[in-house]
Amino acid sequence: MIPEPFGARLRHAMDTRGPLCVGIDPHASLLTAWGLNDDVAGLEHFTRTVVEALADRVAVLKPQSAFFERFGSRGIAVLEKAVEEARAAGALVLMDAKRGDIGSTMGAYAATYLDKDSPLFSDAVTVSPYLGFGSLRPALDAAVLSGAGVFVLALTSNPEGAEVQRATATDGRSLAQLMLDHMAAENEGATPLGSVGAVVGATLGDAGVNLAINGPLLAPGIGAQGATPADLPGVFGDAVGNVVPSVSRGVLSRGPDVAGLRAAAERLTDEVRAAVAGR
Ligand SMILES: O=C(O)c1cc(=O)[nH]c(=O)n1[C@@H]1O[C@H](COP(=O)(O)O)[C@@H](O)[C@H]1O
Repeated sequence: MIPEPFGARLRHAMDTRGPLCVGIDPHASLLTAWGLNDDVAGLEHFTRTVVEALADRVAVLKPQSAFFERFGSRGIAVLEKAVEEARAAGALVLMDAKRGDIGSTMGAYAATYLDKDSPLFSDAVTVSPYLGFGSLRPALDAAVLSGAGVFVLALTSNPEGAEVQRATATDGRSLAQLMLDHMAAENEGATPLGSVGAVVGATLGDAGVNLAINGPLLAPGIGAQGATPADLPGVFGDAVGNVVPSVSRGVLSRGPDVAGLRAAAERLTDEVRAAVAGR
């Protein structure tokens, strides 16, 4: 039995819960700001609070693996629990791991995040295509089998990304456009939305690429990196309806109280809806 594709599940979640993705990024500075110690106990308390506050109401929660890996196996144990609890509460979990390796190794990463029986099985995972889009094939295949999604880096929100992503391939396309065109091919014919998404920073101004990939567009950079929901139409144009705006510090800094986290997510969702409707 082929499970419901991620793209369809995401489209439904965006339509019913709003398009917002909230990142779970337990920075040491955020643990301290919440009055927690920078240790596994603090990590666990922080993570459980965010899941409790938001997993039943935002479309996507995006744990940043690095902040859990920082504590070794005990940090990963916290991450495993968070994924399980967030999914049980109805949120889609996008594991932000930005994995990329040669195909045979990529197969192990695919098993880690995209095989149903893995302890870190997630609804989707971020990957880097900069070892060649074809190196992602094991992850793309695993995602189809398990009804999961893959978000591929295209134009990242950091200023340093341009020197690589805006470089031109032999046929004159930017590397970012080359990757976006590969993603569009993967999503060909999918309805209502493909399961291969792109990551395009909301900080970029006019992205200057064709974003019609028939897939979701994860848009980090709102809040701490200086972008706002009002920037979305200018960056994404006609594709703005497929945008999953992603905010981590901008919401997490409103903790540790659950009401503060919920109010921040609600406000951002309202601002995004207004920006998208107003274009
Ligand atoms: O893949 C990502 O989520 C990502 C892509 C990108 O281009 N820029 C970017 O900031 N991110 C992630 O988004 C999170 C930062 O979100 P803020 O705290 O809202 O700035 C971190 O986990 C980053 O790794």
